[in-house]
Amino acid sequence: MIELKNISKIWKEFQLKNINLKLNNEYTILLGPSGAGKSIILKCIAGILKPNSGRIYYNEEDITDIPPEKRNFGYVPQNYGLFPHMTVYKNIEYGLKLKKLGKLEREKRINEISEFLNIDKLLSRNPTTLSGGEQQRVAIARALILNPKILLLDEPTSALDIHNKENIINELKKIGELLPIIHITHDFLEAKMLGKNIVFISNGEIIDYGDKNYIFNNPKNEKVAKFFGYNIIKYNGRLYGVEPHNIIVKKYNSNDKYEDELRGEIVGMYDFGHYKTLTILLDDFTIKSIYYKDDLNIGDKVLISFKKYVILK
Ligand SMILES: Nc1ncnc2c1ncn2[C@@H]1O[C@H](COP(=O)(O)OP(=O)(O)OP(=O)(O)O)[C@@H](O)[C@H]1O
Repeated sequence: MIELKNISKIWKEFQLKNINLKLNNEYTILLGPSGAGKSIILKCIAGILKPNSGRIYYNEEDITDIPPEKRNFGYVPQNYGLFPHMTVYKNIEYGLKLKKLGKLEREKRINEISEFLNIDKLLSRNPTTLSGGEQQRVAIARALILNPKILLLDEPTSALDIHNKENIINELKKIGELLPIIHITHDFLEAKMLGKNIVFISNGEIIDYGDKNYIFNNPKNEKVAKFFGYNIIKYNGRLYGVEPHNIIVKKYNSNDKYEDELRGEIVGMYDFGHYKTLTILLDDFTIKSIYYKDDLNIGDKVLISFKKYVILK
């Protein structure tokens, strides 16, 4: 549905060059480190930024020169962009008034959306008195009330604590069933939970794009693997990527043979109740693993093998 053809946006210090991307209607995550160019791409899609060159299409229609308000895409910026001097009700109502909807219709739609997003008790409050999670939901309501064709979200969970983050993630899952969403994050766990498709962006370039199961199981290079939480392990002249849950750890006994296994020492341990994360020193680098038993301590020597891995080099 959205297609970017040869999009470039260039400032002196930063260049987004020749971006080509075809996004379908499924939940899409723009993922990548800070400063990669994710927000610029989203703003170009929203129409807030104009690319220096290239064209943008929606369902094959060229929308490059169509102003944001005529695209009918819901855009929620990183800082939510709520009007601080208006109540929540008036914030949500604003776009409907511009569309000249009658008072009764406005009221009906605001009531519906605020129930759906669980903000019906907040309608008379001022945005400055709301928590981050509440402000986020109001910002989403303000975008959704206009029945957008797509919802564009710039780091919707970045300012939230874990509890609020989980709530918003569940709500976004619900909304994602109703309309296409393009969502920016640099949190790969959030990407894993929500995305169907992942676009991985770094230094103004698209490094990888595809179904999340493929993208997360086949990191393109060492940098991407690190970003996805893989351990990077040098062994026998090769470079392996191994996810923490795919590292098998067992206690080393001096009469153990360990031809195919690596030997290491536990230098850190964090107990999460039903599992632990271990930091293990191997030669001159450390790796992380997940461990479910209670028989290991810091300082123990261990043998390491891999349940599943990718070869990076
Ligand atoms: N108006 C501007 N003028 C000059 N440089 C800009 C402008 N807007 C963005 N940039 C630069 O473009 C680069 C990419 O910015 P962008 O906001 O797209 O990154 P991002 O991937 O969304 O990062 P984050 O996750 O930190 O929000 C940054 O180096 C930023 O400083």
